[in-house]
Amino acid sequence: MPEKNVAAVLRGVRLLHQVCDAIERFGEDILGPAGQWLKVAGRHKTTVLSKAMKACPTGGSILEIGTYCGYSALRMAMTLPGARVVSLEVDPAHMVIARNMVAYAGLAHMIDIWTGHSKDVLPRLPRKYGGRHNFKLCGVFMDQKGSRYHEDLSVIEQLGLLLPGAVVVADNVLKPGSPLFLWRLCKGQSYDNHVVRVREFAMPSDDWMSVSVLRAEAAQAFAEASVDSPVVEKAKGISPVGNWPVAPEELIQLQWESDRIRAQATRPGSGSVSFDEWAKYASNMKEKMALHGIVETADAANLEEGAELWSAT
Ligand SMILES: C[S@@+](CC[C@H](N)C(=O)[O-])C[C@H]1O[C@@H](n2cnc3c(N)ncnc32)[C@H](O)[C@@H]1O
Repeated sequence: MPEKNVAAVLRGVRLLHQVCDAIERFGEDILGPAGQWLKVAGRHKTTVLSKAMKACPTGGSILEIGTYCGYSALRMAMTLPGARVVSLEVDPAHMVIARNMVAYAGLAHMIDIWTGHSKDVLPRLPRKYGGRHNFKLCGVFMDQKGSRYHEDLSVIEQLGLLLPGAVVVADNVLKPGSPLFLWRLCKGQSYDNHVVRVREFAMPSDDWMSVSVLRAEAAQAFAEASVDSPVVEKAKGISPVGNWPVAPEELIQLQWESDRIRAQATRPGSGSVSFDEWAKYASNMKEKMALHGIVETADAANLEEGAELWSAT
């Protein structure tokens, strides 16, 4: 490669890192001290996300639900440079910011950002890539509203998009939380699951990220039962492609509480949930989920020392 091209590539890589660093510093140095939270999967969460994405099987795309400003889409594209990142964002203002951020960072050729609600866009997505037989996913990052995770995952499963060994990562499953999604994963038979304790980005509170690896026999069952028009899971605990015990009433109540605090935190004016309240909320969620056998299985703090995600206990 001619020297001037090498220099251009290096400038591009530096710019990409600078964009991600600038977003993290804005969250930590500007918003954090003002008691506000930048809801990106930064620092320790990036470590978990990158480790998980490196375990994805080869040959598929990565699907993200919840683009926001494009930060995690950039991080995933940096981790798996050969994979296309397809990201969905319901808020058109966020979508415009993310597309500009991605273009500025020089990765518009690797990251597609679609706008719309996941329940509307997901079933139509395969058609944009040549049909569901041509659109296979090696990884999924769920970072929309936690109480939607189980329904969106069910749609992805019914479309038969997941490759065997596909890695499904979900953020914020402790705070605000996603109790029914965790119940579905932990009590079903389709995935090997890891619940990773992780420091929230730019906030003195714990959170959990879940990392689930699709078992080969489940991938085959999903592919054989796949349909073009998925149905919404009718009853909790019954899906067209799998089953698990009906969720206990207390977890349904917790899911309701997670929606309530999320709505409170995202109300215009913000700052309505203090960092202290978030920390208390997280520890209460942890206690209640433990009563139903949902507990952390790994600690992201150990990942910093080079441990494998699966053994970071
Ligand atoms: C936590 S932020 C995502 C942060 C981003 N993944 C990152 O780490 O840089 C959540 C985003 O999901 C979007 N969102 C929420 N529900 C959604 C849905 N059902 N479909 C698509 N986007 C959704 C919100 O508008 C918001 O921008």
